[in-house]
Amino acid sequence: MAYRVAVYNAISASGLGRFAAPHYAVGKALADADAILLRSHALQLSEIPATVKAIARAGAGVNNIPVDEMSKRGVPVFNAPGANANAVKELVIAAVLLAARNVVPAIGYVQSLAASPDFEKRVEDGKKQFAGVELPGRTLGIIGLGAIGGLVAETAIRLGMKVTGYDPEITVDNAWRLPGSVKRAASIEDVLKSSDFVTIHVPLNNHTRHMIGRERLAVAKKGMALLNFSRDAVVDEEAVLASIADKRLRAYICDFPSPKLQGHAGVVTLPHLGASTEEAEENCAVMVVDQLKAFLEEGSVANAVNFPSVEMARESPHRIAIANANVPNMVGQISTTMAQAGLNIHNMVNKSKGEMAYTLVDLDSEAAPDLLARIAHIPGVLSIRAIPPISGSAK
Ligand SMILES: NC(=O)c1ccc[n+]([C@@H]2O[C@H](COP(=O)([O-])OP(=O)(O)OC[C@H]3O[C@@H](n4cnc5c(N)ncnc54)[C@H](O)[C@@H]3O)[C@@H](O)[C@H]2O)c1
Ligand SMILES: O=C(O)[C@H](O)COP(=O)(O)O
Repeated sequence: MAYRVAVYNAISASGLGRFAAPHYAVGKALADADAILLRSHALQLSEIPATVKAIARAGAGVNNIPVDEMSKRGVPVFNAPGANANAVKELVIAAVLLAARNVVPAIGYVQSLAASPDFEKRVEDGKKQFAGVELPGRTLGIIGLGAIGGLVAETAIRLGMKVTGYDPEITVDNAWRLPGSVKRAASIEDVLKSSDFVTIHVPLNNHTRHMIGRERLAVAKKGMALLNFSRDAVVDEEAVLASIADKRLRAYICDFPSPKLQGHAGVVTLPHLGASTEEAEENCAVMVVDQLKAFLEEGSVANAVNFPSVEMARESPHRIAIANANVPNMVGQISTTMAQAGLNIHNMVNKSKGEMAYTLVDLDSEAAPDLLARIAHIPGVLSIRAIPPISGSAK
C-alpha cells in the first residue's frame, strides 16, 4: 500500500524526493490523500477529505490551515520551526537598510529621469531628498523574539544597533539564545516609543490581528520605519497609511502587497519573498517531509503545532496510534478495551499538550478492525490508526 500525499505550492525537490516509490504516491491535489503538504495555499477555504491523517506546512506560519478543525478530527498539523528564519532575517536586514537610506524612492527618482543634457545635474540636485541615516546607535524594536526575531536581534547588534524587544511568550530556549544586550520592553507601546525601526515577527492569530493599529501608532517615535514580514493582518493598513500621512511613520516596508497599499509614497511592498531562497525552501521541505514520513510510517510526532511530540522505538509490527482529548481515564478505557479483546500491550506511550493527547501502543498481536472501531467510539477518541511497518522507513 502506498501513502498518498497531495502537494500544493512549489515544494523543493530535495524534500519531495524523500517520498520514495513504491511506498508513496505524490501528486498535485491528489484525491483521497493520506497527507497534505503545502506552503501558503489557503487550505482553510477548502474541504479537507476525511482520508487526510496529517497536514504539513513547509514553512512557519499555519494561519492558512484550519488547525482547530484538524485538532477536533485528531489530525496533526506540522510546520518547520526555524527552517526559513535565516532567509527572513536577511530580507529584514535588507529592509532596514532600504528604509535607512531611502533606497526605493531614490531608485524611483533616477528611473523617472529622462535622458537630457542636464541629466547629471538633476541626479546631483535630486539626491538631497534621499539623504538617510546610518545604523550604529539607532534603535531597532523587535516584536516577537522567536526564530526570526532572535536572528534579527543578533545581526542588528553586530551592525551596531541597539535592540529593544517585546515577547511575553518567549520560550526559555529562545531567551537563552538572545544576545545579552537586547533590552526587554514592557509593552508594545514601549517598543514603538523608543525605536527608530520596528520589525514584527509574531504569528497571526486572534491575539495578534491588528496588533499595530491607530492607537499604538499614535505613540510611535516620530520618523519611525515599520517593517512587517510577519503577516498582513498583524497590521491595520488604514492606520499605517494615516500615520504616514501625518508624518509620524516615515516608511512601511512589508512582505504583503495589497490593493490598499498600492501607490502610496512611503510604502514598499515585496511579493511575500521572505522564505523564498533555495536554502530555506530546501530546509523546510526536508524537515516536514521527514516529519510526515515518521508520522505515517511510525506514528511519531515531531513539530506538530497542535499535538505533543511523541516517539517510541518500534518493538512490534502491531502498532496503534490514537489521538484523544486530554481528559481523565482515556488511557484506562483504551487499555481496558484492548485487554477485553485479549490483546497484550507490549509497550505504550501517552503524552499531552493543551487539550490534545496522543497515545502509541505496540501490541503483541494484531488488533482486529472491530476492536479499532470500538476504541474509535470511546468518547474523547478523535482518531485511531493501525500502522503496519513498511520497509525503507523514515527512521
Ligand atoms: N515573510 C515570510 O515569508 C515569512 C517567513 C517565515 C515566517 N513568517 C511569519 O513570521 C512568523 C514568525 O516566525 P518565526 O519562525 O519567528 O516563529 P516563532 O514561533 O519562532 O516565533 C514567534 C514568536 O512570537 C511570539 N509571540 C506570539 N504572540 C506574541 C505577541 N502577542 N506579542 C509578542 N510576541 C508574541 C512568540 O512567543 C514567539 O517567540 C510566522 O508565524 C509567520 O507568520 C513570514
Ligand atoms: O510562514 C512562512 O513560512 C512564510 O510565510 C513563507 O511562506 P511561503 O512558503 O509561501 O513562501
